[in-house]
Amino acid sequence: MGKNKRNNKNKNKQPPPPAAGSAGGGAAAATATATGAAKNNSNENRTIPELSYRPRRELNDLVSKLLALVEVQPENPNEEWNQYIQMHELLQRIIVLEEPIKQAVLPSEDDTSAANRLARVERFKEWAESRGVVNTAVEIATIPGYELGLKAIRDIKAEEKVISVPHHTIFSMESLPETERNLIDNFSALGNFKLVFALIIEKARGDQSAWKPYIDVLPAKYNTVLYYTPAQMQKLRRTAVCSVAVRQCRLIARQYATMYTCAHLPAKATGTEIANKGAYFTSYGLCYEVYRWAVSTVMTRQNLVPRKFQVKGASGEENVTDDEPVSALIPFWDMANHGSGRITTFFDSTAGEVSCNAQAACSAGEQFFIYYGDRTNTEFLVNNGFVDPDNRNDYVNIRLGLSPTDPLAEKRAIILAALGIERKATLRVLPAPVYIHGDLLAFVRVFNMSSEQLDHWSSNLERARDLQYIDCALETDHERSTWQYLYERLRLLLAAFDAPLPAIKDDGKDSNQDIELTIQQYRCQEKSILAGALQYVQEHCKV
Ligand SMILES: C[S@@+](CC[C@H](N)C(=O)[O-])C[C@H]1O[C@@H](n2cnc3c(N)ncnc32)[C@H](O)[C@@H]1O
Repeated sequence: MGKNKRNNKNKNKQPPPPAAGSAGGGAAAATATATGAAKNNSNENRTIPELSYRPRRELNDLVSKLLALVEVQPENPNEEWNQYIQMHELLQRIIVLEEPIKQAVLPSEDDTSAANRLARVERFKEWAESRGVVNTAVEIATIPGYELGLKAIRDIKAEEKVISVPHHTIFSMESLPETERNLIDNFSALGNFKLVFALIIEKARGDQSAWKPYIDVLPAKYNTVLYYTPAQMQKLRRTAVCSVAVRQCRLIARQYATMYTCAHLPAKATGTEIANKGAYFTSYGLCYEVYRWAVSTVMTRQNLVPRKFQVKGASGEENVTDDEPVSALIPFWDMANHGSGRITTFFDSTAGEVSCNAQAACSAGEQFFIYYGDRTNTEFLVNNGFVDPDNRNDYVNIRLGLSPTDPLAEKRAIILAALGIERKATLRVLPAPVYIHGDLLAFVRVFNMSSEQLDHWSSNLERARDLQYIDCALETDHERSTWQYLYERLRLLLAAFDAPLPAIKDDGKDSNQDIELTIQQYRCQEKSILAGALQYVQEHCKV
């Protein structure tokens, strides 16, 4: 979940959201049979069904099309959108064909609805306590709008230690037996994806998994963008989050298609990891549904902890810690929802546990929140599946670029480079009181310079920093064209919000309702930031 951002060796820190890392293939060929018979995987306890010839052939065809599609880098938002729609259609057909495999690994949605998850909490609590989780102040409960969460069972004081989870009860790839760990370690994937693979292996182990009581209380479905329908995504079109969300969907589809290719179409795979990825895919019942579930579990719940922690002997010898952080799931603690505040969870290397203190006093019966870290609402929506309406760290990214046909582009690029700004840059529109980030102001000022003005500013690049400040002395015409440009740009961005969304019925908290609400909240926050900035810019246009 990336709830912690501090870069302190004894503190958890926020990991980057899952990113590319396992695309590519391998030299050796994985074998895939298509006999229609069920095959016992290496977990012995679970049987991953093998698809018969026809559905397998159809799947091979669909996944080949999917891979060819998502390997194309779209050149503009329209292309990106069309690719997303085609990708979604292919994935829907793939999901249907893979249903028997999915059923063997992932229970149906109903099975892990909030009520059913809650029914498993007693077993989970016993399991957690037996593994050293300490909690005397909160209980897991269903909370409208949050699914499950933590509620105070007594008054809690600010700063009081509320939950501790020992290192051995934290799930990471280090929790797997050596052979499986090695299988994953050989992937050129980022740490959070290694955790995804570890979770799939453990999930496929079913009843034999030592982590089953924990895995059983995880949601079966998430509100991450991987679960959005095109109609839902459509409501985000032309907002700043749309492209980020669509890129995330494309990345995950590409990783899935790459692994599928290694397993079932090895002749088409390239790279150095074909055998491992292929074996992994066929042995642990990987299919798109299972992959997006595991990715979403990790995206919404992960944190970083030291890779190893061990107390040597009982006679008080030194603790052994390995500070190299590893992506991990922290049972029980990860039932806490996000509320504004500050990070109060850290890894206590003396006790060898994740320790969570109350960020504020909390009365009995109230929800106990933790702070997930400084993120924008775009990041919350894409990585965590919700939006924080009270987010103090929110801003809206806008993309600006120098035109390759601009004869002065090179001169402009030199000044921008002196400011550390790329030719194609993602720049911030901020809420009050700043509104326009210094880099955005500087970019637009450079963008609006004449040839003479560019020569003037290039002659003393050390002074270029002044362009980031609102009171930088510039010629009146130049200043006017800068603010006018910003005004037009913001007006255009706000036009995306003109068409009102149909009101949503608040008749319960099913997953779609949550997604619809998140979309509305996101739009509302982005619009409010842009509208505030527009008003501010308008004032400057008058000057
Ligand atoms: C670490 S889990 C917390 C427990 C989770 N509610 C559950 O039922 O398992 C993070 C997820 O909880 C939900 N969540 C957390 N904080 C939230 C908030 N402030 N508003 C809405 N949903 C939130 C989101 O679905 C998020 O992906």
